[in-house]
Amino acid sequence: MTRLSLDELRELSVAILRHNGFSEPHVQAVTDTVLAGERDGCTSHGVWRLLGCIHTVRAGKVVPDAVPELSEPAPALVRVDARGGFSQCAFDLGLPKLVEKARSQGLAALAINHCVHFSALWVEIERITAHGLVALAVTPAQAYVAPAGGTRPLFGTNPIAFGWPRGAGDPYVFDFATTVVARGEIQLHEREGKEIPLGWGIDAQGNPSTDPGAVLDGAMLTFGGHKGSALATMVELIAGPLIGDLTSAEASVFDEGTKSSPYHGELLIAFDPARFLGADAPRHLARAETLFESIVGMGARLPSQRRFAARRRSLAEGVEISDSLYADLRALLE
Ligand SMILES: NC(=O)C1=CN([C@@H]2O[C@H](COP(=O)(O)OP(=O)(O)OC[C@H]3O[C@@H](n4cnc5c(N)ncnc54)[C@H](OP(=O)(O)O)[C@@H]3O)[C@@H](O)[C@H]2O)C=CC1
Ligand SMILES: O=C(O)C1=NCCCC1
Repeated sequence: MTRLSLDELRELSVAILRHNGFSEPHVQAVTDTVLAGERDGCTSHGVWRLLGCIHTVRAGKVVPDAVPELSEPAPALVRVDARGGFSQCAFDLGLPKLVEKARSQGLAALAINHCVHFSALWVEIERITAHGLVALAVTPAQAYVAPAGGTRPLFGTNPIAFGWPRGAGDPYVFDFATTVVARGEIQLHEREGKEIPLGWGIDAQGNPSTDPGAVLDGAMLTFGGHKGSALATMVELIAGPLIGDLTSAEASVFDEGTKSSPYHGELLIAFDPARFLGADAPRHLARAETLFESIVGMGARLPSQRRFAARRRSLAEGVEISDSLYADLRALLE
């Protein structure tokens, strides 16, 4: 294993992205998200993803210097056209306007269109909750997942992320794929030559498999059977046709078999508790705290607690990445 401080890892990511033709705003925005993933022990969306970023630019499936464009189609709607670039820069552009509109309207939505998306959604959710707003985010991917009862891939891994601000404390955040695990987790198992548990997916013949490569070439499975399948469908609809963007199946057609990061849209919604509640806000937000305390009080944990603990450790001690990943990342500088 190779131990690196977060500053050293940032330097490496910045060098890789600059060397491969990304403009400075993309270099910084992409680095922020992959570094956050690694820092928080969310390795499926950590620095390993830089390999996919560079593969995607070399395949001609992302515009490395795209300049996103913002418009305001309605009082509570912000749209950012990423113009074929990575989603992170588009989010950076849209966030201030989303916050402003949520504050003035009570709730507001940010539609990001025509972006290449590979990041964990909690990174964006936390940037919204930091403004005291409640947040929701969804995005499709490519056709990797069979609907419940089906055997062929149709849906993306379609994550749903939610955040609730808690004053000066860590926000309440959950963020999960609508599959049993994120695809990145299966890809990491494949990289490390490890089997996956039964239940994560099926091979191309529709049989349950523990071979990560066979499942990646076959179909992943939704969590909770028909329930995850319906949630995945909702994500396809509200972050696809509703915002005038691609479904996961359409994103796969766009990919042309290059196995690049997916190109599609994303939908984020922000709610302002102060607008919903007015002077009663402190009383009702205190009731939310009672709910969180009740969960923790019976020995359960809140989602993101593991992640926040990992963050505190990494900030103090840095992170460890495998020697083979370190070598593969350094090779991107050649
Ligand atoms: N851009 C894209 O297209 C996609 C991105 N992703 C990203 O992949 C990441 C990982 O997804 P996935 O593999 O489904 O996530 P996980 O199953 O690892 O975690 C899901 C959530 O559940 C929480 N959690 C886990 N165990 C417990 C527990 N025992 N009690 C309470 N909460 C718990 C986690 O918190 P904690 O982290 O603290 O453990 C996390 O918030 C997400 O960040 C997602 O955004 C996924 C699919 C597609
Ligand atoms: O891990 C996943 O699932 C995905 N992550 C980013 C891109 C598409 C799917």
